[in-house]
Amino acid sequence: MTVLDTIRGRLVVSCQADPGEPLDDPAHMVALARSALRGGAAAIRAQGLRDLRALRAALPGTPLIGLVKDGTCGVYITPTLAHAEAVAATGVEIVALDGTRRPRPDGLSLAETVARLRARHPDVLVMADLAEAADGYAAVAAGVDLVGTTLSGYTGGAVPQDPDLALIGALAEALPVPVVAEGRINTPEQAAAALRHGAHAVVVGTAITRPAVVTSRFAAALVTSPEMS
Ligand SMILES: CC(=O)N[C@H](C=O)[C@@H](O)[C@H](O)[C@H](O)COP(=O)(O)O
Repeated sequence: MTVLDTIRGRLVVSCQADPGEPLDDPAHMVALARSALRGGAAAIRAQGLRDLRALRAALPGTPLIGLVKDGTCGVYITPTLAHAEAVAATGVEIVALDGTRRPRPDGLSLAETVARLRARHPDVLVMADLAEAADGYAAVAAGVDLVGTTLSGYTGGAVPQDPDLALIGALAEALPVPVVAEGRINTPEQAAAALRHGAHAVVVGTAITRPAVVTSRFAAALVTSPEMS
């Protein structure tokens, strides 16, 4: 069975911690990933070479989607060919990279990045993290294997609250490659809705693996609760 078959219709759990967060430790990421797999995840998405190496060693049979974040704005998800090659070298099955049409910091096009990555790592699949539908056509033309809605809502303006189900549907209808739903999928119902909109798989991060954020949502609800007044 191919990796894409393994994740079809399934949940992928993103295990990431920002620098300095209490969970920012590869051992914690491995424990989160093991918990996610126990709960029914089919694959893990993770960030950073240190965490990817730890996850690869601990979970040899689990499909991994790997990326490196460099910064927090602009093109920061696996922004250059060098980042992509370093991610591939950790042994992940899928390298996720920025798949928007914005200029990349190393001056390469997405097509050049994909071609050069494949030349060195012929077995790795390339996932393009997109922000809008037009990115999808360009990413497919550049030769990516799958796309994700990861960057929808994160390229300017206020970040919406809900997942971009419309983009999931539009990409799934238009593109000949699998579309992974990712970004602000915070409930099981939203995950199921993403599949109904045509997603091949659903990535959930924050709602499962960022307890500080999840806690803050509960805490904020109590502060604003009418029962308090
Ligand atoms: C925009 C961006 O940088 N997204 C990152 C991509 O890997 C992660 O910070 C997200 O947690 C991930 O996409 C999962 O999304 P959510 O945490 O909303 O379920």
